[in-house]
Amino acid sequence: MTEGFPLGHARLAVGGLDLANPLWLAPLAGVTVPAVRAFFRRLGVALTHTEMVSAAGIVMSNKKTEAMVASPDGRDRPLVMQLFGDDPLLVERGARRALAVGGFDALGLNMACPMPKVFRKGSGARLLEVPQRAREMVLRLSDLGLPLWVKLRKTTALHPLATEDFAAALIEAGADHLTLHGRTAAQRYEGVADREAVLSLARAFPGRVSASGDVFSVEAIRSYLDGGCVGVFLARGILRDPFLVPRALAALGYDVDESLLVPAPERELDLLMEMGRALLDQEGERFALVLLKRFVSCMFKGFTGASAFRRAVAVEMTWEGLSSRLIEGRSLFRYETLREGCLPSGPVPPSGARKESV
Ligand SMILES: Cc1cc2nc3c(=O)[nH]c(=O)nc-3n(C[C@H](O)[C@H](O)[C@H](O)COP(=O)(O)O)c2cc1C
Repeated sequence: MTEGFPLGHARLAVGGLDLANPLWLAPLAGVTVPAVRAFFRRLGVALTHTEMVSAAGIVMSNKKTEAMVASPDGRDRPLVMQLFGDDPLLVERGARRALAVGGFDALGLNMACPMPKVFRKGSGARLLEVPQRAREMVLRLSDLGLPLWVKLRKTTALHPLATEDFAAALIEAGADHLTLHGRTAAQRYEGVADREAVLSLARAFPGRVSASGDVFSVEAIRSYLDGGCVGVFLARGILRDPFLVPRALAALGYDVDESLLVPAPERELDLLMEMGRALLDQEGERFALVLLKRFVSCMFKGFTGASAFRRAVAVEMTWEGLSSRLIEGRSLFRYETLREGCLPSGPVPPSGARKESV
């Protein structure tokens, strides 16, 4: 019987790391570059991940891959560097090389990716089919002196081991922490994530398991934590609604900067602008535009003028144009319409928490 996640709990000792809260930015290929990690740190996540990094790429001293394991911002810690690969020795060599060139606090190992270019080559969720090889990978990485975090998916009747037995083998081999995405590899990102499968694993290995899958609301976060998970990986939910982070932290009883809780497009645009400048600087104009448009396309829902604003941003092809739109946006929105699901009915309060049922 779980007692529920303690409200306002201070710090957490999880998987060999000291963490300020249980909300963590998931590894997201093509997204979790340093500027995006810094953005979500500002919003309150206690842990970030790199994108998944190819062990083969880093062994070959591929410059792009090496850049992925560096942490240019000393405030972006604790950071998990997630590796993927098919061969235990290669993954170990990749980890050793990453340790030599990077700055991070834990090694992550991907046993969850279902995408063909990873899966077909024997990496990611393919490792669920070969428990011995997965175990050997964990044995090798757990010897390198940093905590080891493994992310996996649910297994099926076609796999050699049930999810819980596979997890037990990884823990026995030295994994410090496991995150279960409650979907099978065949599901990719479709269908509903199996919350009960995640909670069942959390009950089997208390203090060792965090959750991933369909984290789109404070309610989903609460149910994973109340059910025994030690943390929650935030992924598509915070790409759609980054301010879910401070809302959830406030609901869990953590201190949150009040200005992040009030629906304030000016503040949100300022933070986007800050991230945009860093993206431009670190990743180049093309990447900065793609990512900022992706965020803007989902934000500001419920505010008068939001649709026209999003359309105007979508057609900008240069940083100059897009940044001008963001600056204009600061005086564009009015609070006439309430944000769906975020605020109580009635007049919009001048300040105070954005409410969401928990
Ligand atoms: C764009 C994108 C990139 C992702 N990249 C990775 C990755 O590099 N490594 C990984 O373990 N999972 C990756 N994932 C999976 C997420 O970390 C997460 O487990 C998944 O999205 C389920 O959570 P959600 O349903 O709340 O989005 C990715 C997901 C998305 C949408």
